[in-house]
Amino acid sequence: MELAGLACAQTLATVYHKEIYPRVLVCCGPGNQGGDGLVAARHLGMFGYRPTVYMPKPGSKDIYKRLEKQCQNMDIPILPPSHDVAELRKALHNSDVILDAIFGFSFKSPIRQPFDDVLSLLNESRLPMVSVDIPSGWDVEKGNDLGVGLKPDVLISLTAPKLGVKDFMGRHFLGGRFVPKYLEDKYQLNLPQYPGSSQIVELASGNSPVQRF
Ligand SMILES: NC(=O)C1=CN([C@@H]2O[C@H](COP(=O)(O)OP(=O)(O)OC[C@H]3O[C@@H](n4cnc5c(N)ncnc54)[C@H](O)[C@@H]3O)[C@@H](O)[C@H]2O)[C@@H](O)CC1
Repeated sequence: MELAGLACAQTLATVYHKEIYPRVLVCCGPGNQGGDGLVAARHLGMFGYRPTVYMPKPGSKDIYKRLEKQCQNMDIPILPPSHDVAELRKALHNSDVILDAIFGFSFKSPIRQPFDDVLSLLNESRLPMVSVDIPSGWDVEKGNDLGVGLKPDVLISLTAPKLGVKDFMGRHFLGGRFVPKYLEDKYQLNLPQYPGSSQIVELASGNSPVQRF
């Protein structure tokens, strides 16, 4: 979770510079991906951004509470959990870019409240958006087949791109530089080389789906 969150923060910082996009709305879901978001918020704060965490339905596991506490220790604002999206509306007016860490590969449609309203508002905001692993509301294998999912500009896949994002046309990065060689070989992941000591590698620069690496 720590390295995944760092990769997410690094991706956002690579594309959206803090001088122009200082206010990041980090939207976190109730699962592990929400945990990645909380970690990313902390690293974005370290990088000099002004993150705000929006977590409409916090996860129940103890680890999320600890990650939340680490954000509070850095004075990162966390909006109160609520099914009412009024807070989100206000927050969007005061944000420059969105980090979507709501749902990852465990999302199964149909989408439940309040997340249906949340995804609609995020799309309507037309703010630049970076999604983690798979855009929220997309099926891990079938993609945005129902059309309810987010439409991000940038995607940071974790470990390896999922089948559902094969036609994603925006800028596409890979993160999760923690897979041992024996696992890469066992599952024939055929991962690309990460440059230097970076946590991320760019797979596609936009307007074309990811090439097989
Ligand atoms: N190798 C791994 O397993 C790693 C996974 N990571 C992250 O973890 C993600 C997967 O985490 P999880 O399996 O915890 O699941 P997710 O974070 O994808 O989401 C699961 C949560 O979403 C809720 N949910 C699912 N469908 C819903 C719907 N239709 N309406 C409303 N709520 C819904 C579930 O009740 C559950 O609380 C990955 O996509 C990735 O971002 C990273 O932390 C790094 C390592």
